[in-house]
Amino acid sequence: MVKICCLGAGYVGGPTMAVIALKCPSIEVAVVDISVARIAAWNSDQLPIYEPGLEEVVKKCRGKNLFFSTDVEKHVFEADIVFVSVNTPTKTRGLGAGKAADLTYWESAARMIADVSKSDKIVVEKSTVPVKTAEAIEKILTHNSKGIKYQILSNPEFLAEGTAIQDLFNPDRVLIGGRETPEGYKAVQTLKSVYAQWVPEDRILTTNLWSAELSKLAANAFLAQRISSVNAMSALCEATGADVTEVAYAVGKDTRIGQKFLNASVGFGGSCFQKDILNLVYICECNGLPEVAEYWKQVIKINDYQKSRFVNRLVSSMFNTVANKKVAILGFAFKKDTGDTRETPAIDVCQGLLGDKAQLSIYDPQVTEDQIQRDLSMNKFDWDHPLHLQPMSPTTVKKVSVVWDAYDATKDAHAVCILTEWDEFKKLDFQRIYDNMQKPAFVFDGRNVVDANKLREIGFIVYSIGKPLDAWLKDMPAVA
Ligand SMILES: NC(=O)C1=CN([C@@H]2O[C@H](COP(=O)(O)OP(=O)(O)OC[C@H]3O[C@@H](n4cnc5c(N)ncnc54)[C@H](O)[C@@H]3O)[C@@H](O)[C@H]2O)C=CC1
Ligand SMILES: O=C(O)[C@H]1O[C@H](OP(=O)(O)OP(=O)(O)OC[C@H]2O[C@@H](n3ccc(=O)[nH]c3=O)[C@H](O)[C@@H]2O)[C@H](O)[C@@H](O)[C@@H]1O
Repeated sequence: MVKICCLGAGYVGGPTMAVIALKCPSIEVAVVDISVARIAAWNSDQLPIYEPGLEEVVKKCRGKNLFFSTDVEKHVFEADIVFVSVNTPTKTRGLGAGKAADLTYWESAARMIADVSKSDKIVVEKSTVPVKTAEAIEKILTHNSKGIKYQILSNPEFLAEGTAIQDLFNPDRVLIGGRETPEGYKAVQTLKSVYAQWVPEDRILTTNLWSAELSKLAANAFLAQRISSVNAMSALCEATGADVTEVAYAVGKDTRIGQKFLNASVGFGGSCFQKDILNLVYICECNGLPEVAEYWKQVIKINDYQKSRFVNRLVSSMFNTVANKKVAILGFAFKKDTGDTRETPAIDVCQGLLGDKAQLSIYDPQVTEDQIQRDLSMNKFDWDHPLHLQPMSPTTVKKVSVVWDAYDATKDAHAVCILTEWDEFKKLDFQRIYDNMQKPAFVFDGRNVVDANKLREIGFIVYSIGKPLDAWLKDMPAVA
């Protein structure tokens, strides 16, 4: 029986390995992690991450050919294929701080693999890493090899949170990069045969190592660039009376451009877009390509602009101050159908409003109070380290309450901010909300999920990203 071990039981390692176990009953899959709490959760009824369809898959395989364990060394020792899906956060100190990927977790994983291995292994990069990381890993492994042969493959993951299971069941493509040597080709074929058990062969792409590593950074950069493009247009729409939804639809009807990923928003979030673009920028700078670096930097700058533009719009339309006003925040996760808050635009918006002394009441169906308090008190980039290595006792942010109901959050509020596009927000009884709010009552829709005209009929003053402005908002400056 082929044995797979995956280092890192996170948003990628957990779902990816669960699907491999489900689709390949003849393979034994062990997912291991240094976080005892995370592994305990994977072995319980309360999985550590919320992802539609995940629980069903885990329940079908757990204890049969899918195991979650903290016995990292035992499972690496036994494995034929070792996936590495550990954190690759942005460096916060030293050379490349604020841009370069921090490969501490990766390097320690590689050294541990070299220490415990007694048989040949295929080591698969599942984490998103800088181009040429495979070469560094190869060096660590071969310098400590004790005669054991390793083949390094790059197999970046393209799943999106909230749709991870569906993306894994039916991926647009699986990408495998390897060394262009007979041993390299053989390793690529071995991994290909795993995916081929459910993915059509024409969707399994094989390339050299550096193309695979760079394609992952490039794909995320292109996706984020689309959002920054439409968000940049949203500012111009507000200034001119155009409607960004209509513009995006008309633009996307061109089959060369396509309709997907053109929703204007308060800004993109998530653990990867910003981190991976910063990493790409750093690689460009290191390779003497400052113009290319500058080009990609703009994607992040527009994203930051969009978030501060939103806060400014809110504050300026509420008589230029939100001091001691209650603002209800509906949605804190970085997108719907996940409880993940890493790099969520809600953090920047909340911090902006707190900076203006607002009183926040936050509701998200999947995010706990503890998580929100941590997020609002953590330093930039600290969130992307393993849970048990993050600051343990965050100072509770005063002026923030976290509630378990949208109606509770909005009661007596001056304004409602929608920051995540949860489906349930579309079905709220806005008449009831309006009746219980201070007047004038404002709605700032950062995801364009509510029917603005209906809300206006109720009496709300409504701001929707990139849509023609209410007379109330027209004269208010919204510059960043
Ligand atoms: N979250 C996402 O949707 C996607 C993430 N990625 C990439 O995948 C990688 C992992 O991301 P996530 O799963 O989101 O992170 P995560 O933080 O959810 O999971 C990483 C896990 O690795 C564990 N870990 C760290 N060092 C370890 C070691 N030496 N041995 C064993 N376990 C160790 C941590 O405790 C943590 O549980 C990152 O490089 C990320 O850029 C790629 C595609 C999608
Ligand atoms: O490398 C990764 O981590 C992953 O990053 C993204 O996946 P994810 O961040 O989970 O979610 P997305 O659906 O891409 O959304 C990212 C952010 O962009 C925002 N977004 C998305 C689409 C859109 O049209 N407008 C928009 O503002 C979302 O609300 C969210 O905040 C990519 O879509 C995945 O392919 C990739 O594997």
